Amino acid sequence: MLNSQPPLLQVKNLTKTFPVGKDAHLHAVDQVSFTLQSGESVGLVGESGCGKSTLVRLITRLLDVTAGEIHFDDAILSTIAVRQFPQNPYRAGIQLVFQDPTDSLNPRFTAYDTITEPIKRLSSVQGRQQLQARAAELADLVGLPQDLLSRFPHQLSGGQKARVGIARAIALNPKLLVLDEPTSALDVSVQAVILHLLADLKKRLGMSYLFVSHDLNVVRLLCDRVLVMYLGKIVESGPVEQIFNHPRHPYTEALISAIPSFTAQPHPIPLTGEPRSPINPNPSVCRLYGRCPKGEDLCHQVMPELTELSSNHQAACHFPVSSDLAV
Ligand SMILES: Nc1ncnc2c1ncn2[C@@H]1O[C@H](COP(=O)(O)OP(=O)(O)OP(=O)(O)O)[C@@H](O)[C@H]1O
Repeated sequence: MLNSQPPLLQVKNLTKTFPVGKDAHLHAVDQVSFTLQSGESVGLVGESGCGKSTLVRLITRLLDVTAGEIHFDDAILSTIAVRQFPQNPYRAGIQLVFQDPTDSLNPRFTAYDTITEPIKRLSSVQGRQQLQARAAELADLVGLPQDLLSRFPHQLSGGQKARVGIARAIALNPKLLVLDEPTSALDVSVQAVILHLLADLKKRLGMSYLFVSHDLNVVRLLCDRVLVMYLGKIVESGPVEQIFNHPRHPYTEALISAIPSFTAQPHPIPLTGEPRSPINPNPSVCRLYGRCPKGEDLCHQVMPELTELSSNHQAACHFPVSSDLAV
């Protein structure tokens, strides 16, 4: 049914070269074509240096294209100059969550300033009261306690900074969220919490994701389809389970065989199902993670982050779980 609709994003023969030395060019992105449907999550995987970040920067218009086209919604983005894109109305529809939440936040901006900056620039929500109400709503959505909105980045934990970055990205209700290895700079315990948050947000807000990662297991958890990139080209694409169980390209096989103790079983902490309700009455015990049958170590690692964010813990316990794990 999804495929009967025009794609939300269509990339056609997209190419980016960088000059390297005299008369030589590196093809960082080489004739890449793919589509992404509305509501779909597509994973982009590949080894370091294969061109993932360059492709992301082209699609989010942080980098001018050498050749090819980027269609988004009913617009052709590739013809819009990079310096003009921040003021373009389509800028609101496509947002980026950066790799490192520390690097991507302005150290002189409070969490409130960061979250409201795109709203002030690109939406009709203006005026102090309206902005405060929207910032509070966004903080709740990403599980950031509202009393942290007045803090600067150096006063926030890694997980809290990641939440601020995500709140900024969803502030304008984008149709497409591009996530460039959004958890790779975080501790493994916080990674799990943020991945669950992203899965929950996608379900609640109906956004599409282009999710870049070198971690195939993460892509498997969050995505419907996978694009495998190698030396600037998409060498294989398809539904997640097909790619994992029947890889055709030797590079895809190599990527899968490199996953430590990979099995074709579903992940022990499913990311689907109905949100938990009501709120966990006992904030000292995360019952979701406590009941995870195979994630005992992970569960205990996640606890400090959850207890640190006491009101946040309640939001955390709304993470979707499958009925067999619900308590
Ligand atoms: N501004 C630039 N000038 C020259 N070469 C560049 C530039 N940006 C990227 N490259 C080169 O383009 C290729 C692709 O880089 P890119 O950062 O897109 O890879 P990646 O897959 O995102 O890697 P990683 O996973 O390590 O972030 C690399 O060989 C890189 O050195």
